Amino acid sequence: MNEIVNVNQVSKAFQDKHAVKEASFSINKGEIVAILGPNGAGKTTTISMMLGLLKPTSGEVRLFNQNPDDKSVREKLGIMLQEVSVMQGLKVRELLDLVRQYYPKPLSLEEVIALTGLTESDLKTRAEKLSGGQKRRVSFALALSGNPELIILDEPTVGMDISSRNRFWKTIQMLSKKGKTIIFTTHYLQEADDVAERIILFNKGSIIADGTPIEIKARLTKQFVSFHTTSGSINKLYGHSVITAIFEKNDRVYVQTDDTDAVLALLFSENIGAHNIQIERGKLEEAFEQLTTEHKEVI
Ligand SMILES: Nc1ncnc2c1ncn2[C@@H]1O[C@H](COP(=O)(O)OP(=O)(O)OP(=O)(O)O)[C@@H](O)[C@H]1O
Repeated sequence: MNEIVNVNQVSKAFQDKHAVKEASFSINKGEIVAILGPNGAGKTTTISMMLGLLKPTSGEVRLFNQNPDDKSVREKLGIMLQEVSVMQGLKVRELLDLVRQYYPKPLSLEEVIALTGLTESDLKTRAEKLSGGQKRRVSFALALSGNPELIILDEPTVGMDISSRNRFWKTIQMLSKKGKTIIFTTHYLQEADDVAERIILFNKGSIIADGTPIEIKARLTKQFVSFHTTSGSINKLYGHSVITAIFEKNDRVYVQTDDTDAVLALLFSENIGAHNIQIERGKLEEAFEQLTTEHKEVI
């Protein structure tokens, strides 16, 4: 079965406030999907409904074509939520052993350690005594303990230092290559841009964009092909409909376009003598700002 998540016309209202409005998407096996949006956009509410922690006011969520509460779904699910609560009094190793017992085919402790970078000294420490960043690592270890097919992470890297963060994302990419499906939220847009194959962007409870980071950036930010030229024959570029502007800056020629492939083809077919060619796209931040503040364009 390829479809792991199906969110169909899901809404959630708290009293008269709509936190999520008719959200629909499906996610296939092996995808890495970032759910993004400003504070209060509805990300955590959507994830809580996906996990069966909140009931939708209307619409339906299916995981592995089952109800999210189903025991067979729980066994395939690894979750890391924003608030890390660890059981008081247990050492990390005891906590991991306890959680691994709940699952039919858990990872070995060695595998969990290798994936998360927990140290021998972490394992001997009482979980409540760990720092915020270490707690998140334990929380990640707990999420992976049952060898889940679907991993859902709500702001997983908050409080992690740079090396923990890098290690975390390497593990995520490796798990995805093994066919695990990963869904995460983050406010660090660069992480989403670097790691996610797909971004679902929420604003005010609605999905306002759903696509690859490149697609989202390409539609909302300016793209340029820039190059050096010694031949001075850039006149040949004027009048092509694929080019929206041409200007020079710091000895480079900048060609603005919606289709960088077509401009590259033109550079060669028109024999411009371009070298040192670069393609420049806007940042995800730019697209995010445009979508969430102006909310003009819906992809
Ligand atoms: N239990 C609740 N009762 C009432 N309103 C709620 C409840 N949970 C969330 N909301 C409201 O629903 C909206 C969406 O909240 P949600 O936590 O899903 O946003 P978010 O995108 O996860 O935000 P953040 O980035 O700040 O975590 C917010 O306006 C929030 O105040």
